[in-house]
Amino acid sequence: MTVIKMDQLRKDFTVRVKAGRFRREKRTVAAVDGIDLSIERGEMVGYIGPNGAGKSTTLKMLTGVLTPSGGHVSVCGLEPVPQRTRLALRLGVVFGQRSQLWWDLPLRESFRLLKHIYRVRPDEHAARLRRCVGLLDLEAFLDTPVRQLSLGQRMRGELTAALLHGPEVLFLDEPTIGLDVVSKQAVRSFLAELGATGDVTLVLTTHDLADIERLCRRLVVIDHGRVVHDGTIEALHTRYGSRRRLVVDLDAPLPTGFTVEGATLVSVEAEGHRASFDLAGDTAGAVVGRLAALSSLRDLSLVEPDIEDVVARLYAS
Ligand SMILES: Nc1ncnc2c1ncn2[C@@H]1O[C@H](COP(=O)(O)OP(=O)(O)OP(=O)(O)O)[C@@H](O)[C@H]1O
Repeated sequence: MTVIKMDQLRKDFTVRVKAGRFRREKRTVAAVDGIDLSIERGEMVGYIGPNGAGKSTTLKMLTGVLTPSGGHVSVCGLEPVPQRTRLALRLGVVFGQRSQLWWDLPLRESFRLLKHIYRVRPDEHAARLRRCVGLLDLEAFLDTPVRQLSLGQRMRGELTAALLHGPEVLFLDEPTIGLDVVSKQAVRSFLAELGATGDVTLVLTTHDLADIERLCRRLVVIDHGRVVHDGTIEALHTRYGSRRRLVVDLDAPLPTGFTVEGATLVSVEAEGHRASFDLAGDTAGAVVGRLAALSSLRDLSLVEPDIEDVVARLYAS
């Protein structure tokens, strides 16, 4: 079932730019420039792009904060701007830079207020809260005023707040920004668990590509307001010919002229005792087999292609 649908969605902003010493000119910026996208129920989609690509503008149109300049958008079968109130009951939103919690109230009180605002059944609210408190380890600071929470603690509170009314779609904008490694892991595991249920559709915007790698099978990359990639991370690697790298440590220097079909020797270090190969397809076994036959292999490591590299190449192209 399609949960999010965008047809030729666009958003233009009119900005005033300097044109000479005293003159200012109006110019139109196409922040979102004709996006077509369908997202199915239960999908976990990474929505990424360089600064200014149009990610936040898209999320704002999906959540009914901004009116599109053209095209069409529907979320849960509703039009976000005119049906914003109805849609709010079915959406959860976490914007890393903004809070939906009450600053002066203990976390527990914020959650209680949200129960009333969204008119959640007490038993459902209690069950969801129990689950979030357990998975996100919130118990120790439920009675702490939000203003006294660390960023990581607050973010875990934000996630809980976004989920207490049982939304069908969760929009996350930079949910791990500024978090330490432990908090990042906690948030990622929590989201992975949530995604695994298949009930919640998740759209995640982030500059931390490890979030995407951990959570999203589908990656949508936008640039200048347009979709430049829609597919898996593996498809992106294939598109850019990313290779796995095999690094071997040898007892004796690598023999001159050592070749294996499909493996490209990229460096030799430590006086020939360490060699690195870029691999096409499943050639690691062949390289390792040849080196083992020479009784030379001491250690090895296989490095998967780096998502940062491939995305940087996409942004630069
Ligand atoms: N209210 C606005 N008025 C004028 N221009 C705007 C406005 N909001 C966004 N823009 C412009 O629209 C383009 C897209 O901005 P947007 O915030 O959607 O990008 P983004 O992909 O979220 O970037 P970032 O990763 O830096 O948060 C940018 O060129 C930005 O300057």
